[in-house]
Amino acid sequence: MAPRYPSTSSILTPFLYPSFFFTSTPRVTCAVLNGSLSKRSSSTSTSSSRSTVNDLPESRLNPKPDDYAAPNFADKAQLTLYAGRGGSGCISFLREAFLPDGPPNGGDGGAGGSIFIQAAHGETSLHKLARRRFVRAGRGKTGQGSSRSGTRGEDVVITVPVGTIVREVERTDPVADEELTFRAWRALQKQRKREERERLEQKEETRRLLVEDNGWDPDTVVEVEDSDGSKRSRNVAEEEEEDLELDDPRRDKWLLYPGMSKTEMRSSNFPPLPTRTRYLQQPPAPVYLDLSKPSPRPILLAAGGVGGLGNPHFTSRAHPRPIFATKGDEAVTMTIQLELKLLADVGLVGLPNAGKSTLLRAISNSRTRVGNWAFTTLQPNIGTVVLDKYSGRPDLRRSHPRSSDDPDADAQGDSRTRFTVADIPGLIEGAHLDRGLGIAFLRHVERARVLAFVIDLAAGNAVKALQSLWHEVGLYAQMRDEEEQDRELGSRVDWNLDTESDGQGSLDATWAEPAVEGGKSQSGLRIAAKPWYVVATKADLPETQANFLELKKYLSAITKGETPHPSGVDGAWVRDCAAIPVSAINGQGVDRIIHWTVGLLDEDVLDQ
Ligand SMILES: Nc1nc2c(ncn2[C@@H]2O[C@H](COP(=O)(O)OP(=O)(O)OP(=O)(O)O)[C@@H](O)[C@H]2O)c(=O)[nH]1
Ligand SMILES: [Mg+2]
Repeated sequence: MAPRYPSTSSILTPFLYPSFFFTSTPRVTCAVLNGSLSKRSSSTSTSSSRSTVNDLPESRLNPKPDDYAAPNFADKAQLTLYAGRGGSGCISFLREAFLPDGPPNGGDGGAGGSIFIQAAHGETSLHKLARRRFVRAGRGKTGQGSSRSGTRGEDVVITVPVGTIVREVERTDPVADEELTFRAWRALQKQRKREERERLEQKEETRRLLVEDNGWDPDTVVEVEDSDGSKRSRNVAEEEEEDLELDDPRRDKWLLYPGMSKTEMRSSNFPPLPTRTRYLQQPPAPVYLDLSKPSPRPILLAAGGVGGLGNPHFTSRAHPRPIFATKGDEAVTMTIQLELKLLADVGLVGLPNAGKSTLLRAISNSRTRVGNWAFTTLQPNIGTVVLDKYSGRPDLRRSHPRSSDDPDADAQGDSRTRFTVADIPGLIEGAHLDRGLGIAFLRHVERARVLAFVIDLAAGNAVKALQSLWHEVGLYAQMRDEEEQDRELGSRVDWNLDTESDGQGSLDATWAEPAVEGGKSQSGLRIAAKPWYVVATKADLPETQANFLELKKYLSAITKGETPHPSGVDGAWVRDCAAIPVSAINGQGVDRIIHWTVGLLDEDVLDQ
């Protein structure tokens, strides 16, 4: 009988369970970017005594496949926020010895808790929020007798990493909906009253004419034929008595004394409902926040409901002993999407297996995973390059102090002591169309101040690899620009809900003229305008020199303006396109990367 399940080796992928695979050394062949890069299979098979995936001795830069630290990371999360509803007011009367029917003393309900968001340094990932999915603020407590108000619901502050974008997806605001229903009802009431008045005037006129002309009073019983053909008597004047009263939609905002029947409730005569305003103004929809700096104070997302009023508020001559209070307001429910764009100084962009993670290990203390297969890195890693031992670099900060928001800025505005590097999963052709792991992580490149293209010199033509990478990054940038434009267009819609003036709701959406962008060549500048350089890695491998020289020639032609920028975007950064040969696995040449990066970052500071 055929086995019910496929064998283990076909189920388990090497990057999940490397220890299963590296004893027999299977090699993954992955054609990427026009086939320019195929997995370099090591011809010498790894012996069982060897723990690394190549012939080189094990070291920090050539670690065992399972020697890595995998911090939890999520760069996307969707949350549903439930602000707290307000507590209801209380119906109560003072009762004391010899005072059985004291004055009303019901307390007000407490306001519901609100939900805020704040970007703070120290947070690096959204994984905790991604797991949480729901955020609920506390409900306001109900008021109590002896004029004791209910306590406020607890507020919630969502803390997110700096670089998070917040987008509102959906919102339910019962108070706003109620207000709309009430306005519509009032408009309908007004319209009916106007029609009724006109009808009565017309009728009066007809009656006057009839009495004058024929002496016939229409206030007599007449035979009328119903729609089913049956005849019945009907007083003409009876039409006037038709009940025009429609049920006030806000009637159920009232809370009645326990024990009151529904009929009593229907017949009760309530005073006009007082207008309540939220203590915190609910931000208009749709919320869009780009928290690229730490927020000095929490930003409101969903406001809690207002608490109800206790019965003393309704004491009047008509209601000396009010047996009603108001319910607390329902609160906003909102679904938001969080997207984290890491704010690293340098973004490493490269094909899978190019050596990005090894480079990050070589220049920082990172323990990111390294392996000789594509997509070893499945999540972005941030490494910090400490420049403590760095000397002889011009101190640009003193003359150009950076903003106090900059986390890197030292207290006294001293020179830079560190910078951060983001290692993202490898890009393949069509990454911008969500092939491979690309698009999910290309957004981290978007915010890096400098881009370092990591190119494996031993994996075919380096110029072609660089062009393909720029092509993907360029297409992604273009796509993001289009998205941005669409979003901007959407936010310009002005829903003119003016029902107050004429009693008619007009739902006219007006769009402002779309901003005319500077054509295709301008789009994509958000990435192409960044300073960049190429890290030509694996230079220790044989026959890589020719490839490097060709790459160098190509880059100097770009700098001189003889060849267009590989992204094809006009105005792209071409000031000094450099290629730095390194052997990350041996830690050779990596110092130059640090020097070059710091130079570009400082130049960037001067430019700003
Ligand atoms: N000979 C040599 N091998 C290197 C060098 N840098 C990296 N490697 C090897 O190349 C392979 C891939 O390295 P990684 O750092 O995991 O590559 P990556 O670009 O992070 O790969 P993904 O995360 O899959 O995109 C590993 O086997 C490394 O040991 C180098 O400078 N010289
Ligand atoms: Mg990697």
